Amino acid sequence: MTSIIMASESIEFDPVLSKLLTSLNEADNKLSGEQELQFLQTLLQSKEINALVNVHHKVAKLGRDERIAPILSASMQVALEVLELLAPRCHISPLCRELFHLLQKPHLQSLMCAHDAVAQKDFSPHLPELPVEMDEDEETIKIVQLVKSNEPLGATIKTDEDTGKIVIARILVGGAADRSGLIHVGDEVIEVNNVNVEGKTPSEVLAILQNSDGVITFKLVPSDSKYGQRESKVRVKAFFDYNPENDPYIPCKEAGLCFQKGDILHIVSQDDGFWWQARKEVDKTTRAGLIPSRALQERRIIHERTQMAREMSGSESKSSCTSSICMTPPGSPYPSNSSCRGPKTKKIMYDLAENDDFDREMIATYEEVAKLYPRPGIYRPIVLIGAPGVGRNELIKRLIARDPEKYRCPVPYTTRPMKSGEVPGREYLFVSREKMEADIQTSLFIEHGEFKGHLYGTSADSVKTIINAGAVCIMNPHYQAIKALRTPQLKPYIIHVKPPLFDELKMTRYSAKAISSFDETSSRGFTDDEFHEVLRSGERIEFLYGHFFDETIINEDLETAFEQLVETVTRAENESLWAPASWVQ
Ligand SMILES: Nc1ncnc2c1ncn2[C@@H]1O[C@H](COP(=O)(O)OP(=O)(O)OP(=O)(O)O)[C@@H](O)[C@H]1O
Repeated sequence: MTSIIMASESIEFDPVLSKLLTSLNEADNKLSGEQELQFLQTLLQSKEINALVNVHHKVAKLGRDERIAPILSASMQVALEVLELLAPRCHISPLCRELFHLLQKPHLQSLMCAHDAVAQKDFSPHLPELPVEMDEDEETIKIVQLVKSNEPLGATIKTDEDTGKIVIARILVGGAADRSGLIHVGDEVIEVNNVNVEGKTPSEVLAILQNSDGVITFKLVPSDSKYGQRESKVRVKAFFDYNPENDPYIPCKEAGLCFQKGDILHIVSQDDGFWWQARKEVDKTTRAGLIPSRALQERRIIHERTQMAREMSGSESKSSCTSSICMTPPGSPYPSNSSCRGPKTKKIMYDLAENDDFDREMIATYEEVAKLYPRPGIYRPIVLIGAPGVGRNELIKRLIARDPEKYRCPVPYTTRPMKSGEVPGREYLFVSREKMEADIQTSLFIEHGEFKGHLYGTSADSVKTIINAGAVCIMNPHYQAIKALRTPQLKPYIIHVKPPLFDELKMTRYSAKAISSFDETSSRGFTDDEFHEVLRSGERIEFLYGHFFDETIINEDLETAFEQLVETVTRAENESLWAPASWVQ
């Protein structure tokens, strides 16, 4: 039957496949599983399998020919390095730009990956090891010798719950034990330096290790699980600070990795559901350390919040708190319309409440990130976030004055009547409430809000127009707009403009005769209360949204802050930078 099918389709079948099919037919009567047999026959007769086998043979044959040895087997890695180098140099010549574009093409990248797989001979099937027949009583024992140095071993031990024996709990990637390649998770420890550890606790075993000098000899029973540790490629941005010294639950404080909010971490292993292993991206050479997994950190945050809510529930019923937020109209590099008159006055631009902060609902732990390469001529929008009065408008005004063609702000829409002296399309685009409400419904606005009965908002189109014109779109929305703006379509680069400490804030603003942006009716300086208000909002913004910032600029000395802004904006235009992984696909 097999030969008939093969002849009718006139395919030249691989001889080994044909042989397999014939032996299957011969074995037909002796085999029981009818379905499995049919499945195997269909599979072996398929054109696809035959074609794959032929390709495999050809590649394997060519691989044996020494005349066509690959020049390199990591072309994709080289391409990525070239992309990194080219990114800031695209403006040098059209050739640089073209190469930069070409190397990002998915087809070319797939071709290079295929090339590398062939060059590394990564095409042979990997079959599981055949189990070696072994006498049940005969256990393989391995003796491992490591030289003790100042570097920690990079492994932790525990008592196995079922057997009560001491086993290797985890191996830290890149540590001494990992590099030796001789100790694995699950290995049972029988002896350390000829001392039998049976019945001992992990702390007692650790004491033996700590008291030994020079060569340490382990007698181990290898674990059954044969899985080797493979470094994952996942990178995350940390949304919280972590110090293992202050963590009472970490299995081993010395094995922990200390990091700060905003650090990029390379997660090398997620094998343990509670404790991941990670390295700081900037610190490639060191061994990995333990950090709480996403699941563990989420649980901790939920637990903390529940505790806090419980503690507060008593006091909240006694006092009610009304708070307010000061907000500039969208895209307001223009003179502020804020009506803040002092801490006791209600000073809302968009009528928002502090409890609109979405982060109360969000559990911020880690965000997966990837490198986002700049696209010449298409710039990421720059979003300045900061406390009202901190000086965002001043910085934006200076940036636009430096190059008005390149840096542009979208003109906001409003339903309020035009004031005398205003020009439609300059300060605002004036529209009717009905039209604006309809446009909000159809998601034409990327950001909007209401103030004193009038709507204000920034349309997606106005931002797109600036981007498509090859200019850099600069925005300074209210901080609560971060979530709406942080989308894969916009890919904003978010800069936090932070106030300095009170004394510096007061001194710099006084000496520059700064005009308070809290009072639109007079041109007076800031009061102490207003400075405190700037600091309070700044702290709040940092606490709630700090993990979203790509950069922070402290606006103390104006010249210095402006220089920093120019540097940062230039970097965002030219360099490959970490961004949410979902923006990169
Ligand atoms: N570093 C600085 N040193 C001295 N004065 C400054 C500095 N930064 C800003 N100013 C001044 O402070 C005042 C308020 O700044 P600006 O209007 O830019 O604040 P803003 O954050 O945009 O406020 P708002 O959002 O409320 O409009 C302006 O007079 C500005 O020139």
